[in-house]
Amino acid sequence: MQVFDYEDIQLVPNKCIVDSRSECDTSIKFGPKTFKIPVVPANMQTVIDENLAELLASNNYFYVMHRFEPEKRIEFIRDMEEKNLYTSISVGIKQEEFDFIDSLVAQKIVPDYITIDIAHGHSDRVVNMIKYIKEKLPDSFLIAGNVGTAEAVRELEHAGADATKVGIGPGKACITKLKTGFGTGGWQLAAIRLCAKAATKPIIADGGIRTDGDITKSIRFGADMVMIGSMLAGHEESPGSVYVQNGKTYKEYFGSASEYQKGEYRNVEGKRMLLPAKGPIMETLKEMQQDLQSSISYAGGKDLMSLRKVDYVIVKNSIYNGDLH
Ligand SMILES: NC(=O)C1=CN([C@@H]2O[C@H](COP(=O)(O)OP(=O)(O)OC[C@H]3O[C@@H](n4cnc5c(N)ncnc54)[C@H](OP(=O)(O)O)[C@@H]3O)[C@@H](O)[C@H]2O)C=CC1
Ligand SMILES: Nc1nc2c(ncn2[C@@H]2O[C@H](COP(=O)(O)O)[C@@H](O)[C@H]2O)c(=O)[nH]1
Repeated sequence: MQVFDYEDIQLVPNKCIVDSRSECDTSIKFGPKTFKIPVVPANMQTVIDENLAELLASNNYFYVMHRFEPEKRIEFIRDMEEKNLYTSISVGIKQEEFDFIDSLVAQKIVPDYITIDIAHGHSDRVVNMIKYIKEKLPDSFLIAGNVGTAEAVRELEHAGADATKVGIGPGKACITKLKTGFGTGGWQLAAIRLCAKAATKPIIADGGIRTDGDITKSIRFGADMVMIGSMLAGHEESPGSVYVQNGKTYKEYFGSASEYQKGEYRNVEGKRMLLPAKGPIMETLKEMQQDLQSSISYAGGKDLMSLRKVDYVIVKNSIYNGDLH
């Protein structure tokens, strides 16, 4: 198997066929809806909250609400529905989550999107939850993860998942590789390729995105959607405490398996960090869209799927020849 990561790859340009980058279409149909760009903020407590979810949904961006305040989920869905906005929530796999699915059914609530959010998604417990949700809420678009192998993608799809989420340990706040020796950290892009080749349904590339060009590379290697944590955290609208150190403002970003999230030091696989405070998230998303439009023009196409056809070369450590800062 060829092993590489984002910084090892460069895409080879094709002849441009547009007069302006504004002609390039970055939209993506994912599940029942079409979104402006193939990017979704990570379903982490320092990345997304109810207000940001509303902002994203009302501006045609995909979002996945996190699952760390489980008691607020039904109220959240009702609020979004009242505003005629689509609904997208996360669940776990413990017994109380099966009860939560039952309570949705009892109240006739059908979320548009449900994401099963588990560190090691290739397990019978996840398969059972997929089957349960598909039986009880067949009209919800069901995303399951996280996984890092072709076998896992096939098994979750076979159980009924409508999309799978790929990435074990490449995240910025992640320490899974260090704590366990496992994961796709260091070869996430190759793992996306491996999983996409096995997939018959959409996949989400999750974790390890450090530049806008990495979004393009994820699409090239088979992702339909790209989940981003650290690059979309730390904005004005981002949840997370603000800190001022030596006159500079920072916002916290912590892993969902960190002791800050868990409230205890048990099976910790995530850390906390302070990110320099950024401006409005809409500016960052707009820049991502413009960079994707440029990418499409370099690909010699007019839409996102033209990225899939471009050649690539493996250039070890190329980031040092083109770093942004
Ligand atoms: N994408 C990634 O690389 C990673 C993401 N995360 C994020 O951290 C959050 C917490 O995840 P998670 O711990 O799965 O959620 P939960 O705390 O809900 O745990 C899931 C359930 O699976 C059991 N389990 C058994 N083996 C494992 C295993 N190897 N990894 C995880 N659970 C296992 C757990 O039991 P018990 O706790 O008793 O073992 C628990 O009952 C999620 O948001 C997840 O996405 C965490 C690590 C990696
Ligand atoms: N191993 C861990 N992975 C985690 C944890 N919390 C979140 N995550 C994953 O990271 C991505 C975001 O990655 P980034 O590189 O864009 O910052 C997120 O979507 C999760 O899949 C954790 O505690 N441990």
